[in-house]
Amino acid sequence: MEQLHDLRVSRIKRLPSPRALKEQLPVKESTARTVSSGRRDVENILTGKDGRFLVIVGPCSIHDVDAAREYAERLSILREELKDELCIMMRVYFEKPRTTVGWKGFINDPHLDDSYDIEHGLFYARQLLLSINTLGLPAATEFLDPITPQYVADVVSWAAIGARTIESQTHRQMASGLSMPVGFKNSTDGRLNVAVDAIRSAMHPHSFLGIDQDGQSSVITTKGNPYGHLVLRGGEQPNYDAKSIAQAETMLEKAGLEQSLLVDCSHANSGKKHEQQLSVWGDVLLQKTQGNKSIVGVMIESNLCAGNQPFPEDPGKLRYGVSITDECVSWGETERMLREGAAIIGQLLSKKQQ
Ligand SMILES: O=C[C@H](O)[C@H](O)COP(=O)(O)O
Ligand SMILES: C=C(OP(=O)(O)O)C(=O)O
Repeated sequence: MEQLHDLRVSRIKRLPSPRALKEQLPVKESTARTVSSGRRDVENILTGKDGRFLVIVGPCSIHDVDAAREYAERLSILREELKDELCIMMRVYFEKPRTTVGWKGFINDPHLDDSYDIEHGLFYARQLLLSINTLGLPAATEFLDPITPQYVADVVSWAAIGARTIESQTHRQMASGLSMPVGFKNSTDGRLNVAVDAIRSAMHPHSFLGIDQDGQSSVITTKGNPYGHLVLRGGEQPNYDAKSIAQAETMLEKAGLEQSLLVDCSHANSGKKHEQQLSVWGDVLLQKTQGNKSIVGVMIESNLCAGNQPFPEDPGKLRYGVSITDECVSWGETERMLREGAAIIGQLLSKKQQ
């Protein structure tokens, strides 16, 4: 009989199950404490019980585990120094949604050579997440492929659904079962209503197809995620200014949702220019000093060194600590930004106490 299936599939390679990976790379008790307290901190910030400011900061994408570890070590020291004012977590993005085609991130192609060694991508990603949490630094990531969370979500404290997948039922269902708070980006063209719809959808229980810890296809039934929130990343226009924030607040209020949101200083809010992230950050801090209540945190794309570099023909020729996706602010700039932010938030917190 004529072949009817897999006409356009060239290969299927089995992967170890999530359980097998977790047995190789288990979570220690101290790591579990970092993950759980990171999640609780975000929940309390979103509900106003914790007045500190959430800062999700780190590389646009992870491509070099050594550089990511060095960054995490520096950030964990800054997190401790500024912990009374800021709740700092590291942006640890392993999956990249592309506008058309391009490198899809470290899990998909960890060797950056189109070998798509996903087995090792998952292994190194989990290993890196464990070592970041071991420093007492919680991790934040985007979940793009609906199977990935089964391998790594237990060591993630905050997750994003990105601008390109915000309307996808698959991602909304997945978010409804995730154990951490989930930030929903507005769409790439700037629509907020789709993110609000996503938050509402993910609040509900869903039943859908997925895999269990043994890799067996299963019906997954979720309880719903009460900690979905909006992340403003800009669209055709930036949307971090006071007028856009007020519009977002009205939309959240009308939908009966908590008026707590994050501002992404990067992406379309910065026109993907790293220097512009500083202006967004400055504007957000100004809005806070002027009494804004709804902005409870930010996302910043930052790396050891500023800017970005083209995706390499020869990975051996990469510049250390420089992004291979979007532009990032340098470590020095990051320190200045966060110290400035902590000083301002500190003043606001002490005024509140008086
Ligand atoms: O965050 C990174 C990029 O903005 C995102 O992955 C889209 O990238 P692209 O438009 O270069 O594909
Ligand atoms: C792709 C990203 O963001 P967005 O979905 O807002 O484009 C990202 O944060 O890496």
